[in-house]
Amino acid sequence: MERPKIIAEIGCNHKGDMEIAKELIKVAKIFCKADVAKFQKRNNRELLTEDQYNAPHPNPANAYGDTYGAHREFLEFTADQHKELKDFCDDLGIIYSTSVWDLTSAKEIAPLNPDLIKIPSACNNNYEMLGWLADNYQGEIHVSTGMTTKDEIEDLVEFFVTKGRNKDLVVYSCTSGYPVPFEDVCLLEIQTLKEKYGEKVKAIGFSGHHLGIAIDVAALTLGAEWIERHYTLDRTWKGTDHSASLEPDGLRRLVRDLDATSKALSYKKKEVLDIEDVQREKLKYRKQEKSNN
Ligand SMILES: C=C(OP(=O)(O)O)C(=O)O
Repeated sequence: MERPKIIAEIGCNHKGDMEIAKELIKVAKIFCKADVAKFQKRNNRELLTEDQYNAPHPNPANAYGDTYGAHREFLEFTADQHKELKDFCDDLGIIYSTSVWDLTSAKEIAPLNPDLIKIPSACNNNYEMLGWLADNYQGEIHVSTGMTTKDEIEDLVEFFVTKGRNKDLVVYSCTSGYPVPFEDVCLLEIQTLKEKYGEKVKAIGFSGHHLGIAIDVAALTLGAEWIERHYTLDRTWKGTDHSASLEPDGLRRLVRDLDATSKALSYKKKEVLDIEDVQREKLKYRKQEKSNN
């Protein structure tokens, strides 16, 4: 089977620095062989209430600003910077994408014509933004379903059916937590999404926030065609997402293991494969002929 597409979720792990962002893209493509380098785009004045914007950052050890708003602004790239990152990805031959967290961000990113735009779990109920994207953006829309009820997922898929855009929709199974303990990953939800919506939408994906790379292989066998994992250059860097991210060697091994598993997930094309012929000749039990002499 075809290997799932692997999204290196850079998110805000660039620490607000374009050079680090480009290094992350380069390593994701050249060393890890990921398919997509993904960012996040927010308009913080639109997304946050005045009180949230001005509140002291709840996690001072990881703060890039005194208030939550200042912290978020520090980590934000402008639309022009996203265009520069997309051009950089295009030149390297890796797909650029970003999640959009509000309508303004959607309107800024859609004109860059990325192959896909992601809707984070936190915003999959922003129907004004979803409607605008469905009507104005022609690429694939990938929607994550962490912290979302089954009824809300049903409404979401039906919304895209109504818009005639369900065949451009990829729905991700996700548990929103950083990191997510294994018992809360609930991988079988991939199968549930596949059974319920597999025929209606373009594909089912998995957005993982767990540690390690063991269970992504299981996600593949359950039918995930897109796998997204947080990724950083150094898990000890300042910021909330780094410690729940893969470093380059982890992402490289993830791609390698998903590649190997995808190749292995098939039936035998012949009852005895060519590779087995020599062994069959050499090792297969043969009843000894008894000589009469
Ligand atoms: C937070 C995001 O996604 P998820 O909900 O899949 O974690 C995102 O893509 O920005």
